[in-house]
Parts: sequence; structure tokens; C-alpha cells
Amino acid sequence: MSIIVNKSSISESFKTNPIPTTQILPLDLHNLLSLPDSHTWPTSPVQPPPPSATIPVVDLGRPPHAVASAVRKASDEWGVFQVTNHGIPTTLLREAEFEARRLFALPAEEKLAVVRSPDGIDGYGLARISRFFAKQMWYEGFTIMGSPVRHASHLWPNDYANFCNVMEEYQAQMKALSEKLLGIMFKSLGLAQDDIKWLHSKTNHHPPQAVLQLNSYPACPDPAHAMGLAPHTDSSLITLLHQSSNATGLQISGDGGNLWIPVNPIPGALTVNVGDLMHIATNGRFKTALHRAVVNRTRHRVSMAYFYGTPQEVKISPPMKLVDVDHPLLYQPVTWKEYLDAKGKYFNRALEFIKCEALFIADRCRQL
Ligand SMILES: C=C1C[C@]23C[C@@]1(O)CC[C@H]2[C@@]12CCC[C@@](C)(C(=O)O1)[C@H]2[C@@H]3C(=O)O
Ligand SMILES: O=C(O)CCC(=O)C(=O)O
Ligand SMILES: [Fe+2]
Repeated sequence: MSIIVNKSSISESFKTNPIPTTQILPLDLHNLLSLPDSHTWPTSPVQPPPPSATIPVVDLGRPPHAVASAVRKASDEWGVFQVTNHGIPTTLLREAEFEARRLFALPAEEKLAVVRSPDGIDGYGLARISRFFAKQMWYEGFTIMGSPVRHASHLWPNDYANFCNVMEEYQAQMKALSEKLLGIMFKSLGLAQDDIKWLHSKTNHHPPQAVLQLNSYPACPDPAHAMGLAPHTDSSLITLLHQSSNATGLQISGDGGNLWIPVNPIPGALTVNVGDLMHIATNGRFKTALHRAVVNRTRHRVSMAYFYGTPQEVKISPPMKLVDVDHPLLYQPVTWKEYLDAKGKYFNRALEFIKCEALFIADRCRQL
């Protein structure tokens, strides 16, 4: 069963001023028999998605020109697609999910021992976007950047090697696939390697940054009134998502949050989200996908999101080939860090705040 939260309900639960106060720790959601008030969201009647609306699936085994045009169409129209024949061994996907489940199955107090520090990146905790909402999400997460050994050795002092090996191999494979997909995406817009020099770690002093986020949505006693992960866009260039095939949960909205379309898990496939940085880098050609995760009554759903970004010092701006009189420059150049800071302040309105001034003023005038 899925829930639909309409726009007005979302804005009721949305805090314009993020909570700056003390850190809120995740509640132990496993085995709760009813929804606490802190996790109860307002709902509205479910609107079934139109039957014609299905998220595109791209078979990477097809001839290169066919792959490029399918990827371009999907990125342009949806900002999301699933890929099959991507070359990541199914055994690795299974092992990584197994290790993620092993982590989330630990007793709450053990997970809380590796909680993410308020200004830190890695570790266990609530979704970073939680502070923008009055209600809490039915969610716990674990963030990995590079080697997870510091936290894993704390969780399993005598038995952390497998978790670390699997997560490191998973990140290496996701990095290679992200680079391949980005190459296809840029080439599909008629760009050559030279137009996107900043993307290539070899020509940069700093390698591209990436984060692996393990997401856990325990079975929920009242899914119609709960929210797994509230509507958001990813701030990466692209995100590669593996979702467990035992439950649906990921949903995409093409209309700002009124209608939600499920991304039904295809065993072994990966979901590719176009992120905000890619939207900026393509001068708006590719769409960033608004998405959310809903929960269900009987299944513990797990997903693994690999956020691929840019090297530390790189200011993202589109190549000049994508800027002309019909396509004026949309956004000011930003680094990933600067963009994440804007996202931390303005959340889903961050793109608006980095819009080029003239466009920003024109937009505002149109709204008056
Ligand atoms: C690199 C990152 C992207 C992310 C923030 C983070 O530092 C690590 C977690 C990511 C995540 C996952 C859940 C949704 C999201 C919006 C959030 O709150 O944390 C994304 C962030 C993002 O894409 O902005
Ligand atoms: O669990 C999912 O399907 C969505 C996860 C997600 O959107 C994220 O990690 O940013
Ligand atoms: Fe996301």
C-alpha cells in the first residue's frame, strides 16, 4: 500500500527554518506496534498514477547509439531511469545488501555508538533532510565515504573485514559505472571529452567525491500515515540506487509532488537519478528528479544510494556549447560543497537561490 501526501500537507509538515538545536537521535523503529505521534504524517487520498506513466528502462547492452538516445530522452523527460546489463555482478549487489541488512539488524544501542556527529558526514543517523520537517521519517541510514573501517571495527570488533571489503568493492564498481554513464550522458548532448575536462580525475588534482548511503525502512505498523524519505532531489551529478527487490518504495513525481509514480524494482537493475549538479552542468537540459520513499506494513526495505559528485575544487558550470541566446546561463558556478551548503539552508529551493541574478529577478517579476 502506498501513501500520497499532497502539497499542502507537505508544507504543513515542512519547516521553513531548519531545527538548529541539539541532535535528534533515531528512535528504534524495529518492532514498534503503533506509529508514535512524532512519526505520524498528514495524508490525502491516494491518486493512482496514470497507467501510461512508467519509468524508462535502458538496456546498456544495446548498441551505443541506441543507449545514448534512450539515456538522453529519459534524462530530459524524467530525470530518472533504470539500467539493466550494467555489468555490476548480481552477487556483489546481493552481498552488499546482505551486509547493509546485517548492520541495520544490530541492536539500537550498538548502532547509536557509531552515530554521525552533527557536522560529520559518515555514520549512523536520521536523514539529513529531517530537520526541515516537523514529523520524523520512518527511516534510519548509514553514510559511508571511502573506507567504513572506523565505524565497522567499532560495530564488529572481530568481524568487520567482510563489511569493509564488500562496501569498498561496491563503491569501486559504482564509481566505474557512474563514470561510464556520465560519459554517455554528456556525449548524448553532443559534448566531447574536452568540454567536460573537470569530470576526469586524471586531469584534476582532486578525484571526484562520492558518498554511499545505506537506507533502511523497517516494516511499519501504519504505512498510510508514515513517510520513508520525504520528497527531495539529490544534489549529486548522478545517484545510482540499488533497491531491495522484496518491496516497492521509491516514487518519482514529474509535477512537483501531486502525482507519484512508483519505480518498481527490477531484480538486478539499478536506478539512475539525475542530480541537481547534473541539471546545473547541462544548463537545465537534464531534469533533476523529485522523489521520495514510502514504507510498507510487512517488509523491511533496504536501499543503497551511491552519490557521485565532482572533485572538491571544481566549480560546476555548463560547457559553452550548451549556452546560447535560446539557452541563457541558468545558474551561477558552484562547487559541490557550496551547493550542499545551499541545500542545507534552502533544501528543495536551493537551485532557485543559485539562479543567475537576471533570471531570478525575471522569475520574481513574473510571479508578481
Ligand atoms: C553527499 C550527500 C548527498 C546527501 C547528503 C550527503 O552528504 C550524504 C547523504 C545524501 C542524502 C541521502 C538522503 C537524501 C538527501 C537529500 C539527504 O538528506 O542525505 C541526500 C543528500 C543530497 O543529495 O543532498
Ligand atoms: O530508498 C529509496 O528508494 C530512495 C533513497 C533516496 O532517495 C536517497 O538515498 O537519496
Ligand atoms: Fe534521493
